[in-house]
Amino acid sequence: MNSPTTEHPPSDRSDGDPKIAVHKLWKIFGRNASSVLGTELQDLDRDAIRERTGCTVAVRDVSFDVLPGEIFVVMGLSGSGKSTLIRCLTRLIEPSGGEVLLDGADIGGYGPQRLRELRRHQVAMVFQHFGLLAHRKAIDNVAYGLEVRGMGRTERYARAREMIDMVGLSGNENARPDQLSGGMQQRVGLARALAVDPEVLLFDEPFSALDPLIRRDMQQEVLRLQQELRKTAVFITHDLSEALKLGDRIAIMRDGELVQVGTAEELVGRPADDYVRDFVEDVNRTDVLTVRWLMRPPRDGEPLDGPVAAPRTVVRDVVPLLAAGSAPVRVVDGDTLLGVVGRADALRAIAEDQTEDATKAAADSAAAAGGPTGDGRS
Ligand SMILES: Nc1ncnc2c1ncn2[C@@H]1O[C@H](COP(=O)(O)OP(=O)(O)OP(=O)(O)O)[C@@H](O)[C@H]1O
Repeated sequence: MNSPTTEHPPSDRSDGDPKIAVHKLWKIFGRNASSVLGTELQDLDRDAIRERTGCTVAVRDVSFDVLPGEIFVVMGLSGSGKSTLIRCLTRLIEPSGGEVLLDGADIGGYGPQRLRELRRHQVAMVFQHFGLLAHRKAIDNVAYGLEVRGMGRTERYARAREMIDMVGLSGNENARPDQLSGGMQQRVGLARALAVDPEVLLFDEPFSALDPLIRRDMQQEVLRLQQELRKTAVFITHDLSEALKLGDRIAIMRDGELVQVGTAEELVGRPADDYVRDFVEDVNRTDVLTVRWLMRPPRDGEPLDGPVAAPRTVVRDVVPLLAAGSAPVRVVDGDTLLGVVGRADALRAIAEDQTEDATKAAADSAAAAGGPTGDGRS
C-alpha cells in the first residue's frame, strides 16, 4: 500500500477546465439599474438599493465554476435569485454585469445567431412547469428541438423514440401532455432536453410540482441518466434533501449572493454561517458525512488491521464496523490507504460541534463509559 495522505475531500470530482465559469455576475432589475453598478450604490444592501433607486438586486457579484460532468445544485429560499441566475447562464435574462464563460468562451459577446445556436445545441433547459406544447403528442414535443434544428422527420422521430425509451415512457409516444401524469410530463420534458444531446442541462426546480414519491423517482432518474450520459448540469431547488441527493456540489444563495459553495459534507460538516446552518440543522449527519471527510493519518502504534471502507462510505455504515472491533477502520482507495477513522472520529461526526475540544470530550466520555475508543486515545 502507498503511504497515507491527509488530503480532504472532494477527491473524485472531475479535473480540468470548468465547463461553465461565472465571474462577478450581477443582475439588477429596474429602470435605473445602470445607475447602481460601478457606483457606491452597489455596496449597499438589497433593501437600501431598492429604497434609493427602485431597483431589485436579484444576483449580486456571483462567481463559481461548474466542472465537466458534475451536477451543481443552486439552493436558497424563495426570492434569493436562483431562477434569475440560471437564466443568466444562457442570457434568457441579460446579466447587468460580469461574465459567463462556456468552455472558456464569453457568451456575453455572442450575437443573436450564436446565442440561438447555444440554446439549440449546447445547453438545454428543463422547467418546473414542463413547458410542453399542449397540442403536440409526446413524441413531437421530444422531437421539437430537432425539428427547429432542421432535422428530417425519420431521423428526428428515431432519436425522439430513443429518448422516450431512455426516460421510461415507451408506449406513450402518441399521448398529449394532458393525458399524462405530472411525473410523465416531466419525463417528456427531460427527454426533450436530452434529445438535442446538449453538453449542459439546466434544471429550474423541475420536480417542485410533483408528488413526493414521483419526485423521488425523478431524482433517481436524473442520477441514473447522469451516470450514463455524464452531462454537466446546473440544478435549482429549494429542497435541501434534493440538493444533498443530487448535488456533487451545492451553492447556497441568499439575497442574490452565494453564501457557500461546497459538497454536501462541507455544508453539513462546516456550514459557513447561521443561514447555512439553519438549512442543514435537521440533516442526519451520519447519512451525509463520509469516512473520507473524517479520516486522519494513523497514529504511531495504532493497529492497521481493522476493517476496510471505501472513501465514500457514510459514517452510519462504519459504526457497526467500529462497534465490532477496536482497530480503526481503514479508508482505502484501490491499493492506497488514505487514512483511518476511529471510534472518536465517528463520534465527532455525530456530534454537532466538530472542534478538537468537543471531539476529545466525546472520546473521553466514550472511553469512560465503555473502555477503549479504538483510535489510540484510550
Ligand atoms: N422580471 C423581474 N423584474 C423585477 N424583479 C424581478 C424580476 N424577476 C425576479 N425579480 C426579483 O428578483 C429577486 C430574485 O428572484 P428569483 O425569481 O430569481 O428568485 P428565486 O430564488 O428563483 O425565487 P423562487 O424560488 O421563488 O422562484 C426577487 O426579489 C424577485 O422579485
